[in-house]
Amino acid sequence: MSSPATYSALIIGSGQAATPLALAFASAGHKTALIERSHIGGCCVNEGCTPTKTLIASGRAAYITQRGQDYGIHTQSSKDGKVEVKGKKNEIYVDMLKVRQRKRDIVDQFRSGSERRLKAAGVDVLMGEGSFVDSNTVKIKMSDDGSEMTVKAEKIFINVGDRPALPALKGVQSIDPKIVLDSTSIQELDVVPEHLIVVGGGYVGVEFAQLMRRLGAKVTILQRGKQLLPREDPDIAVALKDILEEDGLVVHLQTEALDIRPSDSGPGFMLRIGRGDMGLADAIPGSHLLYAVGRTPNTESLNLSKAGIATNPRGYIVASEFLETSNPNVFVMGDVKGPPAFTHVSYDDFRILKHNLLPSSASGPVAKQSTRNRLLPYVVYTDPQLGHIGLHLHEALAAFPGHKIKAAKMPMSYVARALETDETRGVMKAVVNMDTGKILGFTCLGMEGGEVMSVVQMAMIGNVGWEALRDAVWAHPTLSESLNNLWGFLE
Ligand SMILES: Cc1cc2nc3c(=O)[nH]c(=O)nc-3n(C[C@H](O)[C@H](O)[C@H](O)COP(=O)(O)OP(=O)(O)OC[C@H]3O[C@@H](n4cnc5c(N)ncnc54)[C@H](O)[C@@H]3O)c2cc1C
Ligand SMILES: NC(=O)c1ccc[n+]([C@@H]2O[C@H](COP(=O)([O-])OP(=O)(O)OC[C@H]3O[C@@H](n4cnc5c(N)ncnc54)[C@H](O)[C@@H]3O)[C@@H](O)[C@H]2O)c1
Repeated sequence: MSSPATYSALIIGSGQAATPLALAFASAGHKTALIERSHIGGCCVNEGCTPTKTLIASGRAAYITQRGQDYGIHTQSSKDGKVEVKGKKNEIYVDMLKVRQRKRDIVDQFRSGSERRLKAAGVDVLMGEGSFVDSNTVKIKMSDDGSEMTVKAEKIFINVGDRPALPALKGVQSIDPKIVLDSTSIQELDVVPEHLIVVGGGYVGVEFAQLMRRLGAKVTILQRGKQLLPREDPDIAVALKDILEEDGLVVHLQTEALDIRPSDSGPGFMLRIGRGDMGLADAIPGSHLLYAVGRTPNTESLNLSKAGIATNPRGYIVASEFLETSNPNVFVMGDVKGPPAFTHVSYDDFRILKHNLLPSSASGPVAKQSTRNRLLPYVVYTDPQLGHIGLHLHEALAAFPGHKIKAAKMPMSYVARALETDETRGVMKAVVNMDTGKILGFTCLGMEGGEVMSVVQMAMIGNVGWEALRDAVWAHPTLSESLNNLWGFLE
């Protein structure tokens, strides 16, 4: 039997750090391989960010078309002999096959781009499921024919991500599996659900709930906690809930799905829900159920114990601030080391490892970089978006006891650009340490909230205080010019 191939760098899982890291090792002259069991590009490209934001663009097109009359624009069918009435909706027809095909095409484009780059760089792409045999040996069950091969490596990087968590729901076995969905399968629907019930009011829940509502579904969100998006300050979560309710979604807080049974009258189901706050149980009919209750790490098939790699009680790999595992030859990147689970976190993990393990010869001795004190933004792609950077008010108050912490909150209806565009829903909120002048955090639930947040993020990166933003000359009428006036609301 021939001895296993030996690599300098072996990456398991084609997550968001994997492709750039493989390219970096290969272009530095290291023999490099990447193992992937499903598809190149991982969750973000195939079933996460890329497809969802593509679908959400269709949802936005539906929304704006419906709102056309607010801007004096009619569809031919709504125009016939009628006067323009603000708030009256244009009729729309949604072609789900086209919506889905547009999503599939963009995913294919992104995925094939990654595949091409890996091939061109000479990375060995091994399509199959990897699992550890010992501390530096990995067995691969090949996806095409189920055969096995074994490879060895000096350094191994784990970037296997996570997958939708599926909570136990009594009675679910009696329901047609085609109408019990997760964040992946919902994207392959070829019809708009009649009544989608979303279990979970986090990122996945709110994004899909609003999307499906815009495409024409009746939508109900069941959220176990006291608010949507539990990490947000309560006032921001309430503002988002108000927006979703204005769009016609039904939101039940402190509510859990108890059990499910097939409908007595045709397709669909009856879901019994329990309301924590009132101790009440109720049953609601639905056509489709979406689980959006968090993620489960893809660690159980990796045989991590064979390589001496420790996990925490939830199955996530324990990582040091330098992304080391308990095996000195093995490093970890992305969601599989635990939240926060974002593409930009995974990509930054790549940056740190490249810096620490592949220093450029010109830079001399390198100070190791770490994950400590990373300034991490995120954007929830509801419409309007919710962009956030730094600390929330409740976190700032806890982090700086004895300091004068203030918050400035301004409705988007005070922003000229938002008024001109008739997109005034939402609010922006900054958290400031008045003792130092530093901006500690910023949230924009508003039109292009992610882009406005990024402007403040830039200020925070550069250590630019709130007064400098107040006194800057911003172009009129940009959304960012609101950073002149926001600070007048500090209290
Ligand atoms: C619906 C949805 C929307 C999202 N939207 C956003 C967004 O807008 N912005 C954002 O920043 N983040 C978003 N995320 C989160 C983002 O997708 C992840 O944080 C990101 O993909 C980082 O993942 P990763 O690098 O850890 O690996 P992943 O992208 O999860 O990739 C891991 C890969 O490893 C493979 N794998 C697993 N086990 C093995 C094994 N044993 N052998 C070989 N291969 C294996 C998997 O098949 C997969 O391809 C979204 C997530 C979801 C579910
Ligand atoms: N725009 C983005 O950046 C984006 C979009 C989608 C997903 N993501 C990433 O993917 C991760 C996973 O998203 P997610 O929404 O699945 O998880 P999440 O952890 O963000 O939210 C899950 C929500 O479900 C609730 N919940 C849990 N069990 C429940 C139950 N039995 N009944 C009712 N509610 C229940 C929780 O209280 C929580 O609010 C996110 O945390 C995020 O990191 C990011």
